[in-house]
This record gives sequence, C-alpha cells and structure tokens, in this order.
Amino acid sequence: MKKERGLLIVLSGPSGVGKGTVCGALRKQDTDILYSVSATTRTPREGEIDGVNYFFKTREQFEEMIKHDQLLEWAEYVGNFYGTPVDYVEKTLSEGNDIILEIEVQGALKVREKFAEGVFIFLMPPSLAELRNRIVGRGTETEDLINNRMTVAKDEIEMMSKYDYVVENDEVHLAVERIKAIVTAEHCRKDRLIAKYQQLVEAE
Ligand SMILES: Nc1nc2c(ncn2[C@@H]2O[C@H](COP(=O)(O)OP(=O)(O)O)[C@@H](O)[C@H]2O)c(=O)[nH]1
Ligand SMILES: Nc1ncnc2c1ncn2[C@@H]1O[C@H](COP(=O)(O)OP(=O)(O)O)[C@@H](O)[C@H]1O
Repeated sequence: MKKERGLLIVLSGPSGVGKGTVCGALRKQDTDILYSVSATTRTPREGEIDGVNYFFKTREQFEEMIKHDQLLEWAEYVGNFYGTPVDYVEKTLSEGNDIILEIEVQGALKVREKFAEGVFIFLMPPSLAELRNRIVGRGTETEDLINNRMTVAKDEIEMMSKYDYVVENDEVHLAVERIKAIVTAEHCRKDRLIAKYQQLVEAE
C-alpha cells in the first residue's frame, strides 16, 4: 500500500527561545523525523559545520538560489538571509518521511501559504526576562544585537495565533516530549488516514 506523504513540521518562535536546542535534543532521540538544513549568509559560529548546521553562502550565492527558485521560503533576519532549500523538503515528504524546519516567524508564515497542511508549532519562553537571559547566556551576540533580537521577539510573539500549537520551552526534555506528542497525534488525524482505511475496506 502506498505510504502517505510525510508531515511537514515547522518549529518557530523568537530567537533565543531554544529552537536549536530543542530541535537538537529531538534529533538525538530515535524519532523518524528528518531535519531540514537551511542556507544562510550569516558567518559560522564557533563549532558550526557547513552542511550540518547550515549551508553557509555568500550574499551572491544566496541571491542565485532565490533566482533559481531553490528556496521554499527565505527571510532577512537581523541583517542576514536565511532560507529553506526546497528540493530536500519535497523529496522527504514524497518519500513518506516527516521533516522538521526550524525557522523564524516570517519564514514560517510563508511556508503556511504553500503548505496549509503543515503542522505549525510556536515555541514559547516561560517569560521575556528568561528569553533575554538565554540570549545573553549564549554569548554569541553584542548588546546592540541582543536589544535588536528582543524587539523582534516581541513582534514575533504577537504572531502566535497563526500557529496550530504553542509549546512552552520551560525545560528542554518537556518541550521535546510535547512536540513528540503533537507529531503522534497528527499522524492519527482522520483526514490523513481516511483514504488509507477506505482502501482496506474496499480491498476486502
Ligand atoms: N525563514 C527562515 N529562518 C531561518 C532559517 N534557518 C534558520 N532560521 C532562523 O533564523 C533565526 C536566526 O538564526 P541563527 O542566526 O542561527 O540564530 P539562533 O537560531 O537565534 O541561534 C532563527 O530564528 C532561526 O530559526 C530558514 O531557512 N528560513
Ligand atoms: N529549556 C531551556 N532552559 C534553559 N536554557 C535553555 C533552554 N532551552 C535553550 N536554552 C538555552 O538558551 C540559549 C538559546 O537557545 P538556542 O537553542 O540557541 O535558541 P534559538 O535557536 O531559538 O535561537 C542557549 O544558550 C540554550 O542553551
């Protein structure tokens, strides 16, 4: 019997909330979810590997990708470009595998326009003070950039209503469990399964 298309899962939320951390923890667990590696023009941080964390591109290379329709969505975020390579997403879904995109809010809303059937999850910090602590604690940003990210974060939180689920990232392992529960529930949605079970009945 034909496998159903995979689930497109979008994990979004303000910078510093813990998207990378939660996604990383989810990847370490033995789920069948695949992960989309984004392209970006931002400089690699210490320890980041090209092709694993991001595909690091020059602005010209990124513009070529846009021109050739190689990105499912892209957004400019705090002075850099970020985008999702479309081919890997399409291939994964058509092979019946689930894929998770860890992207900021503007990009998530663009994906929504193309994949209304996607599962959109908003990761929420326990408080704004905790969000700032996390950005400061990560130590990758200057004071100006931190303030910039906090301003963007407030606008992003306003967009929560456009998502299907809100997951609080109070503790990483709890956020991971909540996301896994959402994915399990989405696999059981009747609109995904009705055609499959109809076939079973008809084959009898
Ligand atoms: N729209 C879009 N946003 C992305 C993509 N990849 C990463 N981002 C987001 O870009 C923002 C900045 O990412 P980054 O510079 O790695 O910082 P960090 O995620 O805050 O550690 C984050 O909110 C990411 O989730 C992408 O392909 N498309
Ligand atoms: N549940 C959590 N509790 C405490 N600190 C966290 C939690 N989740 C993430 N962090 C920390 O917050 C900082 C930002 O996390 P990161 O995953 O880089 O966020 P994002 O990808 O959303 O920008 C990191 O230093 C990370 O270790």
